[in-house]
Amino acid sequence: MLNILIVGNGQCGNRILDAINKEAFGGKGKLAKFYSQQKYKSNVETIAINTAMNDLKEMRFTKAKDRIHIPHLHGVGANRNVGKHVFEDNKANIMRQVEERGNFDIGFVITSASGGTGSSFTPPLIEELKRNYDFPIYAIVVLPFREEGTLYLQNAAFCLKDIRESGVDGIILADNQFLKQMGGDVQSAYNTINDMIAKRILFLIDALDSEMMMVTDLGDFKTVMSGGAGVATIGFYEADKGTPIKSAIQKAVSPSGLLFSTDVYKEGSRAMVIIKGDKSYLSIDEISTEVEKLSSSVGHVFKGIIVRKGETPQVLAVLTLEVAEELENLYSVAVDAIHQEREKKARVEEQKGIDKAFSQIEGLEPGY
Ligand SMILES: Nc1nc2c(ncn2[C@@H]2O[C@H](COP(=O)(O)OP(=O)(O)OP(=O)(O)O)[C@@H](O)[C@H]2O)c(=O)[nH]1
Repeated sequence: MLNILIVGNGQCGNRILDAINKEAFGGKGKLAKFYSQQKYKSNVETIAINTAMNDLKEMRFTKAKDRIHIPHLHGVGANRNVGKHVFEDNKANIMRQVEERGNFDIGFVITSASGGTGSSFTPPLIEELKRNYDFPIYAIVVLPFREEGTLYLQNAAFCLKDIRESGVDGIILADNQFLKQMGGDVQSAYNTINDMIAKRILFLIDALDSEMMMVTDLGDFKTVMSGGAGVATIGFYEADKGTPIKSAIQKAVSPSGLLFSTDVYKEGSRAMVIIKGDKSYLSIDEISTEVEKLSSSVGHVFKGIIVRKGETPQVLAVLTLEVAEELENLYSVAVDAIHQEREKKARVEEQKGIDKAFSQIEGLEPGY
């Protein structure tokens, strides 16, 4: 049995963590957490961290003892410098909460790259965890919608760089902009995206802790994640009875299955493909042919098969990337955003326009 730590930082991290807990409790109603057993086979500890009390209160499936409030106004207002200071001041408390939960075999830290709290807490938290423990830690990072503004874009660029330098064992990307294709208003898009991420993480946890017909384990996952340029994404597809298993594998690594925009055949570096379902759907020949096709362009592909009586087939693909064109695009937009912010600041400094307006009445009194 694996001991797994999942931390959700900031609003986005909290919500995805809550979606994971919802899924783990079988998606039952609000009070399910008090009555039902988690579906995890593993020992999973979840911790939600936030400076905004309201975000923590909003969580419906995460126990109160697992929600840590770090008092600082109502958030850090997308300011990563403030966030870093707040983390530093509260580091001992946060690390104590992790320590109290015991030993772990693997950890995940979930955050948006672009807000204030999650994006500034995550890099030093991972750094601290790596300093104190020797289990691998993976960051699950949500990229912003590109139209969310200059501050979010520059945060995303610096946050990802900081996470990469934190000693993290790998970064799993999910991109709001890419997943926007799911449609709907922002709130329902968030819910859909969060559920997609939750489903993939739970599948992964289940797979790492399962008896498999063909084995992939934590060691293989570590090897996959250490490949490429340190960034990865996850694909998933749930097939119906009539779908041939090879099409299910193809769909899992296609844009409709992935969390981040990439052509895995061009950009992939290593992969792990896990197929779960009733034996009657799992043609080993078909699976092997499709996996070989993938490995001929990706390099090494680990495959795992989990037989689950009566279940329709599901496919999970973890893919590390050698290059990521979409990430390069994000950084070039972010660089523009950084320049725009800098120029704006310089203009304000230079003109002191508003101050000039006020200075005109200096020394004067109102006359009535
Ligand atoms: N996928 C997804 N993205 C979200 C969600 N909530 C917020 N975001 C994204 O997260 C980014 C903003 O970060 P938040 O997580 O809200 O910020 P925070 O870490 O709480 O930081 P502050 O509020 O600035 O203290 C934006 O890019 C949002 O689009 C969510 O529930 N799901």
